[in-house]
Parts: sequence; C-alpha cells; structure tokens
Amino acid sequence: MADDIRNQVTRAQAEEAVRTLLRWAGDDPTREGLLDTPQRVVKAYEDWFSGYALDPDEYLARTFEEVGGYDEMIVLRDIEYESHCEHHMAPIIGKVHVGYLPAGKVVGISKLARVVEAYARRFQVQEKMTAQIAGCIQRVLEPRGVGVVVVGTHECMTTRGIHKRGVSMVTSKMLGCFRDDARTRAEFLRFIEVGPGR
Ligand SMILES: Nc1nc2c(ncn2[C@@H]2O[C@H](COP(=O)(O)OP(=O)(O)OP(=O)(O)O)[C@@H](O)[C@H]2O)c(=O)[nH]1
Ligand SMILES: [Zn+2]
Repeated sequence: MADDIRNQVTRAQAEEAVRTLLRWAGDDPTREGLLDTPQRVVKAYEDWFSGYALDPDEYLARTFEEVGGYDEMIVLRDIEYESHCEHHMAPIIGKVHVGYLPAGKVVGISKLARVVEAYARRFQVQEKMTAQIAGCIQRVLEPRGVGVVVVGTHECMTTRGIHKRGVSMVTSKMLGCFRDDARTRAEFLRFIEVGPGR
C-alpha cells in the first residue's frame, strides 16, 4: 500500500512541493542558500519516514526457545524514538518501554527496538503507535502478555500552538496478562519506573 502511494509521486514533484512551502514561508527558493534545500528535505523524508517500507512482523519471525527454562518477564526499557505527528508533521521525541511474558518463544532483544523504529518512522498519533507496537508483539510472538508504555514530547505543543515546554504525554497498551493480572502490570511498571525525568 505504502509503495503504491509512494510511486505516485516523483522525486521532482516532492522537491517542487518543498519549494512551494519555502515560498509560503516567505523566502526565495532560488537564492543560493536554499537551492539544495528541497533535495535535502526529500532525502530527510526518506529517513524520517522509512518505516512505511518496513514490515515490523518480519522482525519477530525469528525466535528461539533455548533459554534454560526462563519464563519470567522480559523488559526492554528506554528505547529512544523519533516520530512525526500526523496532525502537524512536527517531531515527536521520546522513549518506549516494552515488556512481555514469553510463552516458550523469545526474540532477540534488538528486534523489539526494530519494531518500535518501523512504527515510529511514520506519521503517527502516540496512542496509535503504542497500540501498534503492542499488537505486533502479541500477534507474531503470541506471548502470555505484552505491555508497552510510550513517553513522548510533541513539538507541535512546544514550538507552536500552546507553546508548553516540559510536557510529556504518556500512553500505555497492556494485553493478555499485563491487562488482566494486576501483579504482572505492577511488576512491569516497577521495572520501567516511569516518572519525572524518564
Ligand atoms: N491525542 C493526541 N493528540 C495529538 C497527538 N499529536 C498531536 N495531537 C493533538 O492534535 C490536536 C489537533 O487539534 P486541531 O485543533 O485540529 O489542530 P490545531 O488547531 O493546530 O491545535 P493546537 O495544537 O491546539 O493549536 C492538537 O490538540 C494536538 O496537540 C497525539 O499523538 N495524540
Ligand atoms: Zn501535532
């Protein structure tokens, strides 16, 4: 789907759109300092929005079961992410904490961070990204439960609009035993210790 949409636009058209926005901002895209800007912005977009070309499910396909009987919670905390809000196309910067209780299968921990990247590098709302990460892990890994907590600072709130600095948004999605069992949920929240400065 993403590829179909992407293929409808040429690189030249994307660069022209940047020139239009430069003019809209009140500047002259033909002046020397701005000549290469459309090219750079389009390249930056390839980086910021590279997630559309990624399939997060694939990262979790490779699992292993030889973990010496380990059956406790696995938590990867403080996964930094950079995203863009779909309302203003402004950056969202923050951290994701992921936990799951395996049902036999575990994944390489870097793969959890890769799942985060694949969803973050798209236009997002934080609630949706939180649900997508949890949903992907639950769907592919089929653990006993999953918990995802996202803490994000939205530049659409800090550099424009209401201009509130130091505000962070916290969202969570709990599935399986993380949702049903208060002790599992509490253990996860204790491990990640979300609070001031985190
Ligand atoms: N729930 C949620 N809201 C978001 C997220 N990112 C941005 N927003 C909000 O989306 C809303 C869009 O509101 P609108 O009234 O349509 O846009 P706006 O006039 O630019 O709003 P202001 O930001 O209040 O100036 C704003 O309140 C943003 O703060 C997100 O990830 N989750
Ligand atoms: Zn926004």
